[in-house]
Amino acid sequence: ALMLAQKELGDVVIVDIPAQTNPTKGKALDMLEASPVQGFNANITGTSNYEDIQDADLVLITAGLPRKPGMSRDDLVATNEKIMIEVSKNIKKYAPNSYIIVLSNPVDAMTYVCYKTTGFPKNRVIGQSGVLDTARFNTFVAQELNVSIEDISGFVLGGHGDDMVPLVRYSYAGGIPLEKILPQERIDAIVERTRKGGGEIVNLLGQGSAYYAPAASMVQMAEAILKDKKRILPSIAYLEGEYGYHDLYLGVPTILGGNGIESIIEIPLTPEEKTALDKSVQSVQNVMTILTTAN
Ligand SMILES: NC(=O)c1ccc[n+]([C@@H]2O[C@H](COP(=O)([O-])OP(=O)(O)OC[C@H]3O[C@@H](n4cnc5c(N)ncnc54)[C@H](O)[C@@H]3O)[C@@H](O)[C@H]2O)c1
Ligand SMILES: O=C(O)C[C@H](O)C(=O)O
Repeated sequence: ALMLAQKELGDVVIVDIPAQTNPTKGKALDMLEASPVQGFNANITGTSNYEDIQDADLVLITAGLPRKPGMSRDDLVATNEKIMIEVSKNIKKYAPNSYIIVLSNPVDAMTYVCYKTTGFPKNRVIGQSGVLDTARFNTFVAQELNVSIEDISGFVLGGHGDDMVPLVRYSYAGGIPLEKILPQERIDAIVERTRKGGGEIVNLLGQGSAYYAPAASMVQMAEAILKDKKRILPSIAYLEGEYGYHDLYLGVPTILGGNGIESIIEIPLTPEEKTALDKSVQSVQNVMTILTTAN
């Protein structure tokens, strides 16, 4: 919420459950009181009343339990599906023309639940994983090479789980293919660390999961939509045949603009890359079988 306001992307309403009303109002007021110091013009309010999101342009869904050390994101599915259904129904009621970005885990499945519950068109229901996963990959590459993060451009495809597919062949440092400037075993280590990047933070924090990089990722996607930037960013998108998959939400490269997901970019994959993507899809589909929404 603070990052959205700092960028003046709009007025922000933070909604939480009634038990959290006062802390939510308190956090919102605290953030707002940073505005005179930092000089941003945006209102921030906290509420537990969904009427306050009336006709919002964009809704970011972060409601739901985070995992604890030792858990997988998929362990959250039953609890978070119920929360996602409740939240989605309220968005449908109060902000029927909004665009939605889902963060709650397991995010591929939760984006599907939101899509089915709202009945919104697929371009307006989007999930976040790839911006964050790519940011982690880029961070590790920049550290390894001891170069500026600005010159690293990675590429992560697939579900937001330990089987995600960092595509090294499409990753560059200063325009140079990564495979030309890093030994294979260092690349493999970075790929593995990226896949487990969420768990690394969960273990370090001991309680809750990552906040800052996920928030920055949501804000980048929000900005692309609100400013109609037509950015090429990875999004969790509804697939109807793209990459050979049907009726599934999955992380793929997209063009994000004023119309949400304006298109999905299909890139050629080697047989090995396709096998890795199939494995990631299988993990997402395993979680989908638990959903009441999908069955
Ligand atoms: N997709 C990603 O890349 C990514 C990254 C970070 C976190 N996450 C996921 O986002 C979710 C939130 O993480 P967090 O760290 O902010 O957790 P958190 O526990 O700090 O916040 C979750 C909030 O959801 C609220 N909530 C619970 N039930 C609700 C309901 N029925 N309606 C509205 N709000 C409700 C809680 O009161 C709480 O304030 C988790 O599922 C986490 O795994 C995903
Ligand atoms: O790992 C988690 O549980 C939270 C989130 O999905 C992340 O990648 O940081």
